[in-house]
Amino acid sequence: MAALTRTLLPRARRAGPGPSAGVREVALVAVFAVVALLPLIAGDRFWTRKLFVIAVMSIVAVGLNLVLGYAGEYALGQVGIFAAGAYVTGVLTATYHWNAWLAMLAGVAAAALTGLVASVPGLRVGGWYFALTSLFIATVIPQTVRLAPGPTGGELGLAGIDRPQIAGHPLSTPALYILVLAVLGLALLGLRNLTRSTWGLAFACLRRGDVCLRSAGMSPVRVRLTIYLFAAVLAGAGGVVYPFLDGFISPDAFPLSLSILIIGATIIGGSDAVWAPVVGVAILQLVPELSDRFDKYALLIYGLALVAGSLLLPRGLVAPLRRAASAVLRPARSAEPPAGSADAAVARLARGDGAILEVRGLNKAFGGLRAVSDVSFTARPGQITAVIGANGCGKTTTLNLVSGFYRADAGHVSLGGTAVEGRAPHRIVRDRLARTFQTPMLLTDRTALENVMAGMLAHAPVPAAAAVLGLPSARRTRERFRRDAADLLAFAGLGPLAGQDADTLSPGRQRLLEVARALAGSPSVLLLDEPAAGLVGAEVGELAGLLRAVRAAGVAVVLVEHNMRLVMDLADHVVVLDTGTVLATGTPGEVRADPAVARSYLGAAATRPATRKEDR
Ligand SMILES: Nc1ncnc2c1ncn2[C@@H]1O[C@H](COP(=O)(O)OP(=O)(O)OP(=O)(O)O)[C@@H](O)[C@H]1O
Repeated sequence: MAALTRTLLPRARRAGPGPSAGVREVALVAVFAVVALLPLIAGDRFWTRKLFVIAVMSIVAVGLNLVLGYAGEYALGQVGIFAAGAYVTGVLTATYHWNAWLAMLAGVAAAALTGLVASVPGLRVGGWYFALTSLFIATVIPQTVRLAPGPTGGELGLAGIDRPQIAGHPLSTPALYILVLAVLGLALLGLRNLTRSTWGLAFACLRRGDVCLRSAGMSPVRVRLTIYLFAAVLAGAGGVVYPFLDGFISPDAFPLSLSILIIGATIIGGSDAVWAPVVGVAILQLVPELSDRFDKYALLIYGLALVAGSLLLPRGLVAPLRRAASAVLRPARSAEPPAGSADAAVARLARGDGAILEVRGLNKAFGGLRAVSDVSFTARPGQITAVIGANGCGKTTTLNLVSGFYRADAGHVSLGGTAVEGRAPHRIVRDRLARTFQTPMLLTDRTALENVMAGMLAHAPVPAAAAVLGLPSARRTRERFRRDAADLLAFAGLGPLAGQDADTLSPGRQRLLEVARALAGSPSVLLLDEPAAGLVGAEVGELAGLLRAVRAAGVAVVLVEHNMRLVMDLADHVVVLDTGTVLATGTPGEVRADPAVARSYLGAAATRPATRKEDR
């Protein structure tokens, strides 16, 4: 029983197990179950059919919630995939007389395939371009059935879809309804496990953008294909049971208004919980009961609901409902982040392979502009190599070339003697080269602890299937991430802020957090792009302390920075760039004394004691 409870019961959204949160989830499941079973208990045929349809549409919508709500991907073709599952099952059962259970399996497989084909544009284009191409899938399946009837029955529809049997008896409508409820329950449980596993962090990174995901060491293609596949399987699972309700399907069952309903339900429910779209579907399915003439105005009403929902409730209906519930009831208890040990973090960093970063003859032009020209330098373990120069001299471009975000026109980059130029950025992260960005690449609505955990994704891949099933290996990985992240936060001086959302931290703390996130994969080489930008007073000192500790742990640090006091204070070696070329290299003292450097960049400021004004 305890094991079953552990599997079925939740944790607070971002925390470990909390009894109070667990009790709440059981209460929620109980409410859903009672409402869902009421028509069966009352023997009401109308409401059993109505809730059957709501449950089927909910299965489709919770899949869309994964791609749209959790990962921010506009894969809107769910209804097309749903139709593919329904038609394959219907045709195999009615036209080719397959066993209905086998036909259902084939229907899910066909839906998964349709989903993967439909997702191809999403691997190349994003945003609204993908929204339009994927919405096309929703219309193309029913339209194809109309134009090429063949075994599908065409415009007139396909009848005689016999229900699956158990012990020679076809499933009754109540039994079919219970089957759909079971599928919905399993879908919600699987998605809950998936989004609470380390995959949930990958989805949050994807939502933030490809650069964020890549710098966490994850392949955007892999993450996208995973979510598209899950969403398609769910759309298919809804589709394969749907034709058995009436034993009949026609293209009219999959109108554009159904796509709008599913998208609207997902937006109205919100992505605050995996079950949120069920609420959205229930609302949009029950509204028509208010009027006989609803069908005439369905598209208009769903469209208005969609616009109103996104304007008035940008996070959906469930988020404020949960807040209200927390205000009335006692807020759900969430587990405290584990106490971290800075020493443990240092020990892990010090176990690095001590690889040397060698950059040789890098070149990069943008059209006629030579941004980087023949740049070479070496960054050694346990040293800070500063790259300085005036605005626009090619510092960030150099970091982008080294970390794989830009492809060099010429030149070589090697890590510990292995050439890495030409590799994708997420692969270079796995080669233990991490970086930060001028604008921190944080998951703003996630805690500091979760942000650091996201930096570990590259080095402990959990199979998505293990995450969905909530296998102990997936849970153990997440727990290890939590402990290691807590250690790194303690190392960065952010331990007490572990449970705070990243966007509530001061800019200085956000910079420290970004360094901690970059260290999460225990890199040999750490590239920092203006980590002191926007920091004031003591914050610069805290950053300097952290960078000294990182150096002492044996990491090779490349520091792009305008704060000359910080650079001269910290750097072991300085590379000065001027209009894309290396102007000078040497120790801080040597470059400071170089007249060419003084003329081109440091100017008089570098030859006098630093003033407060330099601490920009
Ligand atoms: N993707 C791009 N497309 C076109 N031009 C670019 C691109 N990235 C950088 N550049 C140009 O390359 C030059 C070098 O830019 P880069 O950002 O590397 O300079 P920087 O030294 O990092 O400047 P800053 O100190 O202001 O960050 C600039 O002229 C910039 O406009």
